[in-house]
Amino acid sequence: MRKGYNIPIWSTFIVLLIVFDQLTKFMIVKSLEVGESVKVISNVIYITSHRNQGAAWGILQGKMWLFYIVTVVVLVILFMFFKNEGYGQPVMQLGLSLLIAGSIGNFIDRLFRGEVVDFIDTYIFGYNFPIFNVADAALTIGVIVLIIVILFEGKEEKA
Ligand SMILES: CCC[C@@H]1OC(=O)[C@@H](C)C[C@H](C)CCCCC(=O)CCC[C@@H](CC)/C=C/C=C(\COC)CC[C@@H](O)[C@@H](O)C[C@H](O)CNC1=O
Repeated sequence: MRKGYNIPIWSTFIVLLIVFDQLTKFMIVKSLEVGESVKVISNVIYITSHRNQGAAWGILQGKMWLFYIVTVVVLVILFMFFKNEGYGQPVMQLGLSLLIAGSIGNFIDRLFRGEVVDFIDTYIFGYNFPIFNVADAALTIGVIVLIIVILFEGKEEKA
């Protein structure tokens, strides 16, 4: 298990994560009007049907071609990184797989809907964090995992 790329494991993980992301978005589109909100935990988490034609925090609204290009470039970089740096590094493979799945999840929305479906509406310490989706969560967790791997690797080299 330690050695190699575990391609079957990570391919399955990525496909399942994308399916889960698309399934949740499909359910939101089918069951809630845009703007409609359902309380999960009062003042903490709501399911609010939202659409975003931009990137995080709604930046660059409508710039779909830019997002297509950036996403393809990001995916090429991620696959190259997986091949060149991922060998025998399961935690790095996890981080990269999360980023790949998240990127593809939002890419599918942008391609077929012209916008991204968001629904996870949270209040963190009273601040209404931008409404996001499963793909965004995967991207954010993937970034955190890679930062930890890079920091940890840096420590190992110094030791
Ligand atoms: C998560 C990256 C955003 C995601 O990038 C993607 O698709 C990638 C694959 C392609 C983009 C075209 C390019 C990324 C630009 C980088 C960026 O934007 C900096 C982000 C930092 C990040 C820390 C890692 C913050 C996090 C924020 C949010 C996520 O909270 C969990 C709020 C999400 C809500 O604004 C929601 O409306 C967003 C909507 O779903 C569309 N999503 C995207 O554009």
